[in-house]
Amino acid sequence: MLTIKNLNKSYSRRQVLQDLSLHIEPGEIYGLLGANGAGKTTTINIICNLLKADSGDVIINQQPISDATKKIIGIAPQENLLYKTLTCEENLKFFADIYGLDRKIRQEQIQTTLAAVNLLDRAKSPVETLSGGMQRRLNIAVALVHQPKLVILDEPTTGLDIESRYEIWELIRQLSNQGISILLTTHLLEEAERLCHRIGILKNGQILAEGSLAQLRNLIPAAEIVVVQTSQKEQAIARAQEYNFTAKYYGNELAFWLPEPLELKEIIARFEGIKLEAIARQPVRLEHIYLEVTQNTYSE
Ligand SMILES: Nc1ncnc2c1ncn2[C@@H]1O[C@H](COP(=O)(O)OP(=O)(O)OP(=O)(O)O)[C@@H](O)[C@H]1O
Repeated sequence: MLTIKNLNKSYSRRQVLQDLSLHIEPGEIYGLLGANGAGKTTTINIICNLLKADSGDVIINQQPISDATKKIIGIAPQENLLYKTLTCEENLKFFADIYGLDRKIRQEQIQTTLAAVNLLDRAKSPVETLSGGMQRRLNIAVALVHQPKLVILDEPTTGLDIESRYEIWELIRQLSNQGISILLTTHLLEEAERLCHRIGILKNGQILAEGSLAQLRNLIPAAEIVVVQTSQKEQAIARAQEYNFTAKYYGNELAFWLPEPLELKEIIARFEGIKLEAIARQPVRLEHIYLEVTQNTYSE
């Protein structure tokens, strides 16, 4: 559905995208992760033909990007793109007209879209009377009203409570099941973990790692991670080395990568003689992989 090949972009002399390539299949949810300034918005703007790349190709539905391809893309930007005094229906009508939706199908499509985002009963409500979660869903509806094949969701759940997040995650899964491709940016690694079929980790305009969660997990030689609280950190690290555990600091937390899974009692036995205040086992999470790929955490 979307193929990006060797995209380069500079502002003045600063290169913000460097040979960026990625591919998204129909129905695939692709998570583009990266710190502030990594180049996500620049990439999105180029896909939407709002910004020109210096070099490289963007192919959408087998066509190079152009004004025509804009119609098969829907974008829900970080900031809601809504008119607060207009109703849900009026907002969608406004955007349906911008996309040139045929008047004969417009009303039906607006109703279908409102139903998809679970806002049919609020069709006549002004946006300013909706909760934050509802406004966010309407913002996504704006991206869907013209039945795009590729939907770009820029941090769709930032600032929302957990229940609103669940609703949006379910909506995203439904879109994927309908064959719509999703390009999702998020700083919530749990969101990417739960939703994305594949993830690309972007830093300084380059994809440093890409794959499914299972594939990304292979980048870390750890079967599981054990976080310990101890006042005897140096001794714990020295002991861990004897067992081939890799020591890592996540913020102030001392953790060890275990090359093989161990029973809790076996782990405790390895640290015998060292006072452990707490010990917690964790699976390898996207946050561990992300940190490893984007920065060098402390390693013993
Ligand atoms: N119009 C511009 N002129 C100059 N530099 C720009 C311009 N737009 C973006 N940049 C720079 O390009 C880099 C990439 O920015 P971009 O907005 O694509 O990052 P991002 O990954 O979307 O960040 P965020 O998570 O904060 O949205 C940043 O260093 C930014 O300062």
